Amino acid sequence: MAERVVIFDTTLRDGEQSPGISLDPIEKLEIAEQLAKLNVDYIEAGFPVASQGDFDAVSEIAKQIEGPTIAALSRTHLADVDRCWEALKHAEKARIHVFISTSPSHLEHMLKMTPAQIIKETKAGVYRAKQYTEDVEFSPQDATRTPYDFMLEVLNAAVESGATTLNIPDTVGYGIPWDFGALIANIRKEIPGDYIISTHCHNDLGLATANSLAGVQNGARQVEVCVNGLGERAGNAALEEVVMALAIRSDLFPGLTTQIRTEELAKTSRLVSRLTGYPVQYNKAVVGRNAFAHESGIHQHGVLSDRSTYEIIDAKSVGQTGSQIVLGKHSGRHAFTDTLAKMGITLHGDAVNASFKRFKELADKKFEITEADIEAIVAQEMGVATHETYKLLDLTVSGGLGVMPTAKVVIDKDGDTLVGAAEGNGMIDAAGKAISKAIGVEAELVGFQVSSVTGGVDAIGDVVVQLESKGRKVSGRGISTDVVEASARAYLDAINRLMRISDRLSEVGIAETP
Ligand SMILES: CC(=O)SCCNC(=O)CCNC(=O)[C@H](O)C(C)(C)COP(=O)(O)OP(=O)(O)OC[C@H]1O[C@@H](n2cnc3c(N)ncnc32)[C@H](O)[C@@H]1OP(=O)(O)O
Ligand SMILES: CC(C)C(=O)C(=O)O
Ligand SMILES: [Mg+2]
Repeated sequence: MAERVVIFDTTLRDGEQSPGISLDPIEKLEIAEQLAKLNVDYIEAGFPVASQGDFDAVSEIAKQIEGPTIAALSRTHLADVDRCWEALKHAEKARIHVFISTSPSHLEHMLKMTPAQIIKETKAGVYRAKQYTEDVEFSPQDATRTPYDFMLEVLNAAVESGATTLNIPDTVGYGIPWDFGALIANIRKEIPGDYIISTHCHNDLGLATANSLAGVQNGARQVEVCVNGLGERAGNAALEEVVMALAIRSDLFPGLTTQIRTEELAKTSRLVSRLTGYPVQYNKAVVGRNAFAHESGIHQHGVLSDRSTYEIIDAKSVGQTGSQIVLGKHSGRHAFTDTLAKMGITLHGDAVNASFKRFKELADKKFEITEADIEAIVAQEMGVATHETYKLLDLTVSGGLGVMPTAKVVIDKDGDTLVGAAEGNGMIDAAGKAISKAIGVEAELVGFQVSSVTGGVDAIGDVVVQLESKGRKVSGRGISTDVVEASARAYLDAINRLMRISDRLSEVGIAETP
């Protein structure tokens, strides 16, 4: 039968110690309800002696949450332990978590206690807790900087006084996986008794998850973790990372399992982020918005064929929506045409290449290309690619306060290059006049409308113009992140239409009105 790795969630205690986070009892209760849905084994709900609000939060959670055991933190002071129990006493299952520092630095600079006093405090605090509940956890704070023999002495004292879980905190994130793993294995070997070993790893060197896993590999059967890796300074081991590493690399943890409902991970992460005000970094493992997003063409090609080429976790198994193909400057034709197909657009022949070319040009200027952008590009290219007489090769404009706006355009007509330059009443007007000059068409701008296709500072501008020439009105559309360029494209699009109409009229033998 599989052996359980107990998930002890301390988001509401150590996680809340992150600078700037202060959850009220209602918010803590909401997170605790979600942690119960996630099916954690323990919820460390707070530090009751810290404030009346934290006492109330622990007390409410103890009264209302069913499923997980409710734990709370206490110094070794007997008054702290009593207060801790007062908050926990209504819980279906309750644990008191007693801690005291053991490292020379903490003894000398903070507690100003001798090692003998630490042993005495440990015994007193754990013993007092044991009077209230069978389930007592003890932590020697700053364990990884504590002399080994002294730590064993303190841990022995804790077990003899009734501790059933020995938590080994890497309080300042000093541990390195193989070293921390060896520490856990040695404690297991040296301390007799009926207890389980736990890890509590901080992330000061970015090793909290790795150290927790090394602990499990060496005999720890509880891991203390926080949702989104919250916690003091650089945070604690992230719940979602440890749980998924144990699941995905079960080959390295044979016979071990957690009871976490992983499909609840993303939702839990979002709730914690919303209530704490701490954003989840985009590239956060498992729950980040980019955890299953692919932007580069080679990866997109792979994932579109089979997601296992670039994903080790099924996004749905952690409550994320699925693999995402994000179009951008690194994307290739596979992803581009796949996106078009999903949008119900089928392009043939030159239109594919022309659209892809425009897409790449845009992607060079824009961070991310959305479906709305694609729609705009394709709408233009479907017309232009098949019927374009004149193509815009280059556009230069200048203007400013007190400066006459000018524009110069270079246009291709069936391999010939046409150039035109003009002044205008604004840069858009100058660009239109330069196009008219280059082509030799007399057309008056009678309508102009600009709108934004997409949002953000790099939004695409969608320009529609109406031109009148020889009594005929035609409209044209242009799209670009630059509104002057979009206007020039719209102007040229309208002129191309004029040409098509005129060609069609002469094809059918109808003379144009002068
Ligand atoms: C690594 C960790 O995460 S440990 C948990 C850290 N979390 C917190 O500190 C959050 C909640 N804390 C608080 O609200 C406050 O610090 C309180 C209520 C606990 C104590 O407040 P104060 O009485 O004003 O003391 P203060 O915080 O300034 O100093 C800590 C005191 O606790 C003592 N102390 C610290 N740890 C322990 C311990 N495990 N057992 C016994 N005493 C301890 C210190 O020696 C110091 O005592 P002193 O006041 O006699 O000098
Ligand atoms: C209270 C203890 C377990 C702690 O948070 C730490 O040492 O980091
Ligand atoms: Mg901690």
